[in-house]
Amino acid sequence: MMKDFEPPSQRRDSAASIKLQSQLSNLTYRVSKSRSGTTAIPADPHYDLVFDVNVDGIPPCQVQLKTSKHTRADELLRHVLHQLSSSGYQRKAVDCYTLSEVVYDDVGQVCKERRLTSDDHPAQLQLLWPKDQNSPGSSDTDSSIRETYAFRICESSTDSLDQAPHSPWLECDLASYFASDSYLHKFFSDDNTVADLCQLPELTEPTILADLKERFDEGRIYTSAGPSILVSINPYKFYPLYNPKVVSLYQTDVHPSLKLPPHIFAIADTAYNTMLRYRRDQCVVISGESGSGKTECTHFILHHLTALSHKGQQGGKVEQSILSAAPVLEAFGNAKTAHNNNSSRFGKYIQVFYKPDGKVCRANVQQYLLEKSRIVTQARNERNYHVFYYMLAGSTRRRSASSS
Ligand SMILES: Nc1ncnc2c1ncn2[C@@H]1O[C@H](COP(=O)(O)OP(=O)(O)OP(=O)(O)O)[C@@H](O)[C@H]1O
Repeated sequence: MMKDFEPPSQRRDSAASIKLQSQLSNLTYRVSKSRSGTTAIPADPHYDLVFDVNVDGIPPCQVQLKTSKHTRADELLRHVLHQLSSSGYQRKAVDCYTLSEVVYDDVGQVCKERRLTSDDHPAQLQLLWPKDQNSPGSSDTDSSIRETYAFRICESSTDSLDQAPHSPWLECDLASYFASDSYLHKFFSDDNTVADLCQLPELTEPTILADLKERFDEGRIYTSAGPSILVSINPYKFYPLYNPKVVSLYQTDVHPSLKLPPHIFAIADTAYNTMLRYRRDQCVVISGESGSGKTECTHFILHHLTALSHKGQQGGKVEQSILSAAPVLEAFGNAKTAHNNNSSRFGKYIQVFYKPDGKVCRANVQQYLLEKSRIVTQARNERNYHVFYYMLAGSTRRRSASSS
């Protein structure tokens, strides 16, 4: 495997060094190995990647290695595992591990996660990360969100929460299941607020707003209004509400009797299952003012629809393509405005098509009403479409790489 990883011309001189930095004990290990052929540095190793490793048997640590832009995720996973086993770790088969691109919030919780497929190129993905990870997406200081992007390697068995729904005790004590996470524990516990506005004893604007506020103050950003309407309030900070554990819970075909709090995943789940049951098209309309969270909601819905489609298995190419299309579309149609650093300046009509067995087969995106005037003029403190800045960033990087 590693022979493919490195051309013979480079193999002879290569010496790989990894740094396992224990995040818990703050100890740093260095392991060097030369000429073995198995710990080779890849060709064109211009890119430094750091992998957070969270596996049984060793403390959480980081493995750092130089790699090429064209090295695939599966090759890198093997390489990191090899480095770990060189330092005494008893590794399992490579299928027992997952390599993901994750986003940590300001308290170190994973707030977004995407499992990489073998066709992904981590070095290229890293180029898309915000440059200054302490103030992502922009140089603004008004954003309260602090995100850190990283690659993470976990054991599938411990990290994959696809196992979780089948635990028999899960259904009887959901809050205890999340005991280790104070936010999720609270989210899945009972409280005094009303989760469905239709159940309010008195239905007036003040009572609705009071209930929404009380729930929001407790981190419950979703409230339903009947079975098919969801009110979502943008928290402008990430809650760990979208991780695989939660994805796996909001699947009614797996847990038909589970009573779950309102969530954007529940909307996707209802649409999916109603489509399958009645064989009729379903539609989700997302509306709100600029910056209210429509784009994020769209991502969460698409993410959940594809998760439902592949039922806990590794997503296929179609699912990956659907999810990967968003950053490209946003590059050409989103821009920083006074209200939103990633404001969609066009309307989107997204259609996801399914086969009779419930698997996604294709998707179609129609755009309308693109704000074309932004290309030539922007209001004060606003920007042009992201793509222009990406191109400039890319050209700068190439020049500095060649000059070094
Ligand atoms: N559920 C959420 N949790 C945490 N942060 C969120 C959530 N939804 C939105 N945000 C934050 O709010 C910002 C604005 O959200 P988003 O871009 O989805 O708004 P929008 O309604 O699509 O705006 P526009 O109409 O301008 O395109 C996001 O970049 C994100 O930082």
